[in-house]
Amino acid sequence: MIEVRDLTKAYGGRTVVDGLTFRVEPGRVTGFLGPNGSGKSTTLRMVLGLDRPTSGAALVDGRPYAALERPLCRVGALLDAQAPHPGRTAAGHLRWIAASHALPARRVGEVLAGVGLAEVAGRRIRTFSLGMRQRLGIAAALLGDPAALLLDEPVNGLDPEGIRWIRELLRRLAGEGRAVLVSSHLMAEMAVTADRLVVIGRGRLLADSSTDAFLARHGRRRVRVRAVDPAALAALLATAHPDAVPAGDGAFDVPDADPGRLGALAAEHRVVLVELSVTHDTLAETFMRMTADTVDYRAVPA
Ligand SMILES: Nc1ncnc2c1ncn2[C@@H]1O[C@H](COP(=O)(O)OP(=O)(O)OP(=O)(O)O)[C@@H](O)[C@H]1O
Repeated sequence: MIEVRDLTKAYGGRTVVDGLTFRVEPGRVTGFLGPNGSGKSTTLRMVLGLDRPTSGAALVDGRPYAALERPLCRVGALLDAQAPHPGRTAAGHLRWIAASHALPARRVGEVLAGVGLAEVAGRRIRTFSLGMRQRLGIAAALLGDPAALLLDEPVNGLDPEGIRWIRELLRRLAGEGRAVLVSSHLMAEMAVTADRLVVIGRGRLLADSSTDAFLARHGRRRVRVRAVDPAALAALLATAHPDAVPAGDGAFDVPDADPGRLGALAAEHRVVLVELSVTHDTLAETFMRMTADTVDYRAVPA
């Protein structure tokens, strides 16, 4: 299991990870979300012993990474798919990692087959597309058959088939009882892949809960209404629900309304409805609203 406790990192007096505490539980896919520059990669690097915490702890199975024997057999990671030497072959790259941990050479063939790269095992990495490099990085993470996996943006550069493959792979790895932490900016993908979410903004924890609880707690519910006579509906909502928002084509979205009451109100005023439906914020909408105050890099219209 992976655990960070009051984890803090400052670079030159600027705190980029600020008192983070969370766990990555076995048997679950935990999505690690935050705007650009919020400290996700720095956190992952500290878990992997690549950066030293200013204070607090990042632990794998209760110990710092540097204190683990054969760490690749405890935690596998994909941080940067571009890291492998481009002049090496896929199999050569993995053989080198396997040798560092006295892993049997047959593991190389097994993991390459598992990520769909068996046919290109002998090809140089410089000829690989980004998607193939991502698959190779995942193969390297799986080499030591670890109980925990940390994947930083693993779907970056993958086509829809590759994205679906990652989703199923992560679900399968969690189903085998592994602890899986995955960062991604693809919210629609996270919504269907992650059981739990850890959300950070400017290095601080904003949420740590199941995906369903996160959406129920932070997502908004809206009732969409549309009438035969849009002007009559607009007049009714102007007095009864001034927070209603036009949703195009004569429809309105009424935040946090009760559909039954809204239908009754329309009937009372003889406004004939042709639509009355409940919609919920998507994970992307909920995430953007929640992190709006913590976004460091925002484009301004030209
Ligand atoms: N070695 C370093 N020296 C100084 N500042 C750094 C260093 N590494 C990261 N930072 C800063 O720390 C902050 C957090 O960066 P980090 O890469 O962890 O964010 P992130 O959440 O992974 O972002 P993204 O989603 O863009 O990948 C950024 O402001 C970054 O500039």
